[in-house]
Amino acid sequence: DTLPLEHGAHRIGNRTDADMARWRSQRLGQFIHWGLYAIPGGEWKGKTYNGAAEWIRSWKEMPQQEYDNLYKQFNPVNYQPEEWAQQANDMGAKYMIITTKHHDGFCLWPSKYSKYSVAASPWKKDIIGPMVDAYNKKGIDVYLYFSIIDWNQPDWRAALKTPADSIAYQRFKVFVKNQLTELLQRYPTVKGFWFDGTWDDSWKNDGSFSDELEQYLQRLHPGLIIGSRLRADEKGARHFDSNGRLMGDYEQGWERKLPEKSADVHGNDWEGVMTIPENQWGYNARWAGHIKSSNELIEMLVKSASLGGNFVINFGPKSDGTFRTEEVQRMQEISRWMKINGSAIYGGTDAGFAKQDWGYYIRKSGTDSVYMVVCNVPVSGQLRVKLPAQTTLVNVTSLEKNIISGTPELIGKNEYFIHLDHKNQDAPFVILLQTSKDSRDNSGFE
Ligand SMILES: C[C@@H]1N[C@@H](c2cn(-c3ccccc3)nn2)[C@H](O)[C@@H]1O
Repeated sequence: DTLPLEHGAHRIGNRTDADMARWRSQRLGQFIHWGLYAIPGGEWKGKTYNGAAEWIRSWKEMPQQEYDNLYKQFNPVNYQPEEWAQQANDMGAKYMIITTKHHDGFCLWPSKYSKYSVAASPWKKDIIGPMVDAYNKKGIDVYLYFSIIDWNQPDWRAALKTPADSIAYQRFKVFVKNQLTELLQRYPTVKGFWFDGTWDDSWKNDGSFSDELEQYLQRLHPGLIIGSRLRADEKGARHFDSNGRLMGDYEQGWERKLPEKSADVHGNDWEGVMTIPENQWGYNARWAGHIKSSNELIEMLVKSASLGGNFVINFGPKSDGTFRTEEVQRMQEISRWMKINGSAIYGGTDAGFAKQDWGYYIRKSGTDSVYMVVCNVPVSGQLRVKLPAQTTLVNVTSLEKNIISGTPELIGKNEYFIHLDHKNQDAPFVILLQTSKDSRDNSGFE
């Protein structure tokens, strides 16, 4: 039996409206973390910060006043939002998430409610507006990342310990609501918010405010898409309310990690966000540790689509507004792959087929078309395909030439081998299965 919750999930099951269907079909997104943290880029006075570059303000070697004064140096002379949008469009991203304000509180738009913005910097101009326009012009939807944590706001509190804290935090919540209203008024074409920094007690213990805020934003901008990270219920539960029901429009907890299997996502819409290095969102001059290859990122994108979720790759532009070589390389390599194989990704979802070692199945939503994305070619050269009962294999083709040899071999009840051409592949490749549901339990290939 369920607890009577006033500020828990207000909807059971996924949204069925057109805005959510659009988000669900897009599958590949671009995250951009850009702000003052790109100026130090993970280093300060000859010392290297080992944490995430956008957290350098919290490093003991970084005098906070010196970090806060970095706004006096924000002047991205090479910022070309049209070029950013072009390369994102080439990569095949259908939506983009931009940090309007990260935890440091620096606003990339000239906010009426905070002096700590681009308006006070040498750049002076709005960064967000031209970016939204450039991306929308390429047909790419824009979502606004907004951090509730705001280290620059004197009224922000991680926890409310005294009555004075509560009075200050009350003012802070008004400030948050004002800034979000301002962002929607300035950028009415945005499709949603991507909230972050909602794990502190001050926020977690105020479920009613987060609930009212979400409903306020939805009234202001019907159709807005907001993930599960904004809300807490009245018992402090986050993402899933105290009855285990997902709050918000999709599960937003998959940060630098992905679900393994269908059971991990419970049929909910979800999104995974991923850094190319191990844990750097903002620009870091020295990328240490493992840097994901394009094939690794492609496999994560494919895995996400096969599990009915979106995959967002993060980029951290430099303080001058350009992208580092490794990031440009990955956008170009992913672009080449998506131009050939994007049809397997866009509109893709969980096929409901038994997982095989060679890779992932992706169903074109609402159809009998099931894509096989092969990431691990078996030494046998035979791809095992086990169809669900009452499913017939009607046709098998590959998206590129010379992948399959001969016709599929029936090896058992609803089970086939698809034989591969012994051509060595250097990237995942795609085979399209046309299936049909039928009462007879036999196959199209005798
Ligand atoms: C999307 C990513 N979320 C921000 C983040 C993550 N975390 C964090 C905090 C505690 C544990 C694990 C992760 N803190 N801030 C990162 O700075 C980036 O913006």
